[in-house]
Amino acid sequence: MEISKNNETLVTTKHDYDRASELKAFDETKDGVKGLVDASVTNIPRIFHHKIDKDSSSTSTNINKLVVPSVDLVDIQQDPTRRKIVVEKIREASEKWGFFQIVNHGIEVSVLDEMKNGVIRFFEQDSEVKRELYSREPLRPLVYNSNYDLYSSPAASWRDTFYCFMAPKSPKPEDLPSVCRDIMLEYTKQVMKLGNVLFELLSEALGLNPNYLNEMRCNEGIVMVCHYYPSCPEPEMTLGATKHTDNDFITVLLQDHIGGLQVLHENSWVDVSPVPGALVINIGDLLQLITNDKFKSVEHRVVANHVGPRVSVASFYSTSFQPSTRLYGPIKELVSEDSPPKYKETTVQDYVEFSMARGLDGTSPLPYFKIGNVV
Ligand SMILES: O=C(O)CCC(=O)C(=O)O
Ligand SMILES: [Fe+2]
Repeated sequence: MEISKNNETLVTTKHDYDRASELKAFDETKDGVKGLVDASVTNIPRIFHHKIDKDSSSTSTNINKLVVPSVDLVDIQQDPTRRKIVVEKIREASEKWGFFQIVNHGIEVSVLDEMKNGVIRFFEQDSEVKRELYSREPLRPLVYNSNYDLYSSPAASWRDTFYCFMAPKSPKPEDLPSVCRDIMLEYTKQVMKLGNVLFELLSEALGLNPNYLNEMRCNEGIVMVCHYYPSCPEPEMTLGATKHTDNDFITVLLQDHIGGLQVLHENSWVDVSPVPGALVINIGDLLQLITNDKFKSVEHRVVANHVGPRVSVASFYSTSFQPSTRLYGPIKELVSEDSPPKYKETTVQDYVEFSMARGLDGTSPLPYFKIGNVV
């Protein structure tokens, strides 16, 4: 039996098998989901069985063929008229979708390709080498495992992950995986440059001085989270990632051509379809908090696939692992008598630790930070 916290109510999930032992046995292989696929399983173990919400599990519910907004960043530094158009598009997307894709963002396709290849090299290297790195200690410079919330989530997801803290403190090169070290450093450099531009545009979209969010140091920290979603023999029984919101300021996501990422929009799941050369940007909980709900951190998930592996690289703008006493609350320019602050101030670390302790149970921790709520 397992107890998971879902909003204010405790939901009890009963299993007619010894789930704890099966989770432990899977974890102890240190081979992740990829290990199961390498062993040619044809039925997925029951620890991966999800109760999938049938009403919203399929994109076929998206009958209007809604498309996640796409923003072309070409010429925004030279052409003020174009910049204005782009800022307006970003404002609308951040308010209504919490997601948008960007093209002409300045990172070359060869760098994006090499980053994805680097992730594939990591996961497809010798399992002995990977086993050495497998751990559940969240503050190691490199953490590799399957399902960070394996023991607390209602069902395991069909993916393996590694992550590294790339900024503000540069990692020691020897702490990064040798098979993708160089590209991780190069890609981070470029994502950080892009991050400065994005936070300028987001500041402008909020009607603030372009430097506002960068001066608040939203751009300072990056956790690079690299996911590997192996091909799944029974994709309809599980998910690649359960419904969640991101606990950061923004996420810059590089996905490959396979697809599977979906965003919840007006009660239906909408595919974030892969666009060659594009990056997906999504608003995280902390940006929703400091914008006093003007920008939305929206739930998303990844469906499992049978044509993978699929890889993605999520660069989380967060300083969660560099303890700082800096407090983040609703931006004073965005609150007024008519629109009073909705959230308490929090450090990034407190927010993220609270969120991680809850796991990906599908509900956002943001309501717990509302004024009047006791955390
Ligand atoms: O792999 C993806 O497309 C999404 C990953 C994601 O949502 C996350 O890392 O928070
Ligand atoms: Fe996410």
